[in-house]
Amino acid sequence: MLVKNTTQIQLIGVGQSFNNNDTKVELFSDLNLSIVQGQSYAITGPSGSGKSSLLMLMSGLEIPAKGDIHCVSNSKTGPLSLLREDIGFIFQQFHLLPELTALSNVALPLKLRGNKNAESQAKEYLIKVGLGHRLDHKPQQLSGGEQQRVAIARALVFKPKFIFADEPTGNLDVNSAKAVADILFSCCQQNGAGLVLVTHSTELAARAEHVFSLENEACRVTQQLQPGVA
Ligand SMILES: Nc1ncnc2c1ncn2[C@@H]1O[C@H](COP(=O)(O)OP(=O)(O)OP(=O)(O)O)[C@@H](O)[C@H]1O
Repeated sequence: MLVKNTTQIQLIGVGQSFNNNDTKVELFSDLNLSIVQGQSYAITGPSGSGKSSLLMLMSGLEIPAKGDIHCVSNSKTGPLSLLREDIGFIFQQFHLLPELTALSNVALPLKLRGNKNAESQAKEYLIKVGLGHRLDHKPQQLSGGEQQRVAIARALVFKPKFIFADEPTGNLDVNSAKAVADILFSCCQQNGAGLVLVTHSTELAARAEHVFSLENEACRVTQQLQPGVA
């Protein structure tokens, strides 16, 4: 169900290709997709099929070779750049700042937005991801799963409308991957954020409400019958 005033990202006739050493690599040529705030999406497909490239396009980090990507909010259509402040990212390698504590890493996006309560809100999010006892630890003092939970808190703390995650559990053992996925899906659900994740894991993809499967230079869109959101 589409909730009133939700924002959408729409891709219309989108194609992406690269010229690498005189060889044209065509990833996809005519994608028509919508990403709706509050819903969850997995991008799957074989290695090299263009999953990360599609994520980059949807989040506005790259521009398509062909087609149009825009956002629709309050029935008004505008450029994707309008969402720049409303997008959070999570990467396989965490990308935390090594010199900063967990608390300072999570507070940073709030401070950059001029928020006077940055540290107390960051603390609240670290407690939410189960790291209230690790506020003063630096990334290298935390396990991979703990670092990814810090990255989730950092991505969600400023309440973005969309979260884009590239292989968010790809570096983690089975138990940590499940714990991180539980937290990621439940935090996005609580915040009403749209979640788009790239994954090779069929278990993780099965938890999303919709799957974009990049196979044979096409994109098959599947709506899962029973959303497995934790
Ligand atoms: N910035 C770029 N410049 C040139 N070529 C690129 C660029 N980004 C991606 N490619 C090409 O697109 C192909 C697909 O890359 P992409 O990372 O999107 O695939 P993927 O499905 O995410 O792969 P994997 O599962 O192995 O991470 C690559 O093989 C590469 O040839």
